[in-house]
Amino acid sequence: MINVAIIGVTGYTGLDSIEILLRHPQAEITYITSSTKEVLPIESVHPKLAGRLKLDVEPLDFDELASRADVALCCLPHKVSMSYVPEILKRGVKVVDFSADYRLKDLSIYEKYYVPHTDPENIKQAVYGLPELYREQIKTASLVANPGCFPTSSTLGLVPLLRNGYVETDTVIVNSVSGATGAGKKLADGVHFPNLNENIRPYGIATHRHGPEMEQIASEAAGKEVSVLFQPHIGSFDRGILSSIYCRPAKEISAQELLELFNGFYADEPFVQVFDSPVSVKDVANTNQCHIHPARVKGQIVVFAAIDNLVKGASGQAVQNMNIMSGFDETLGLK
Ligand SMILES: NC(=O)C1=CN([C@@H]2O[C@H](COP(=O)(O)OP(=O)(O)OC[C@H]3O[C@@H](n4cnc5c(N)ncnc54)[C@H](OP(=O)(O)O)[C@@H]3O)[C@@H](O)[C@H]2O)C=CC1
Ligand SMILES: CC(=O)N[C@@H](CCC(=O)OP(=O)(O)O)C(=O)O
Repeated sequence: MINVAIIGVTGYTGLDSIEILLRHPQAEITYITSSTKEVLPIESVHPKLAGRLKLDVEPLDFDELASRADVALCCLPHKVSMSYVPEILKRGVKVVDFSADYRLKDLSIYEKYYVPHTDPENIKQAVYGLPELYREQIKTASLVANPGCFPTSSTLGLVPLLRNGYVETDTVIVNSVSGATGAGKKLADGVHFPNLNENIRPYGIATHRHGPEMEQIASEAAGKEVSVLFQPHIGSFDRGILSSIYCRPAKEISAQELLELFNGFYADEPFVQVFDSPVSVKDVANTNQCHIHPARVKGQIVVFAAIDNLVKGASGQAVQNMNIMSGFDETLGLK
């Protein structure tokens, strides 16, 4: 049995983390906090939890956290997390961090897309939390950097191809659509109901910070530099990401062989399913699954990957990582 703290519990990923942990047979939520300066009953923040979780949201006290928790799920925004994580690690508590603060190994890339980093030392020990690729390293990690939601879907769709040299690495195109919860609970311009309802629009054109994150993982998988052209869109639905990935083949592979490649690669993975038919966000909503459909189209390779941005893209993947770090069956709480 482990005790778990959730920091940033008043947001979307905080709520989904609670939902998952309430079903977890080996984990108990013992400490929940946000930027609050006063004690808040959890049902005043998330009415959905009334009668289901007997715990108040408390002002953060690092010593109190360390006295009550073995692992912290840190659901804080980018740029904020790096001032909390070192304080938690220092007190011997393991961390799964949801932000981008420990994902990028190249500090200059982090600082180009975010801000100057205040905790570069801990980047060195952080393990990128995509279990399908880094399971062995996650087992012994004290700090896991949970991947971005767009990079989770696109990387799972690309890696079987990159590992086996099937695609040209000079330009891989990732075209993704996300639901509105991807933007967090703060009201951003394009997420205002009349702007988004029955609408879809591209954003972050040529500037989105997930492009370099995808390039880091794709390049590690390929063993050489991979250039990713990433274009996100936001659409009129609550949760889910669909990524369509376009690649030029580097060697011949039939549609049947492509399917066999993906089926073989993910045969033992509990959270990746391969389909010979289109995948969709509704089929993965509220699950930790990634559904993938690889296809040959006009001589090119096109891979479609669907996840729930809040589950496999955030809280579910974090619990999967927490399970691996704790020596548990990694599916606990997630099936
Ligand atoms: N939403 C998604 O689909 C995904 C999100 N992520 C990442 O997960 C993290 C959380 O995202 P999400 O839940 O959507 O975000 P939300 O905006 O919904 O919630 C943010 C949380 O952080 C707390 N917080 C904000 N600023 C501070 C601060 N200065 N000090 C202490 N607490 C603070 C908020 O508390 P308060 O209510 O007190 O302000 C709230 O609990 C982010 O890093 C995000 O990038 C990753 C993958 C997918
Ligand atoms: C729809 C939407 O706005 N999505 C967010 C990405 C989700 C997220 O929280 O970013 P990380 O995965 O890096 O943590 C965005 O594009 O900024």
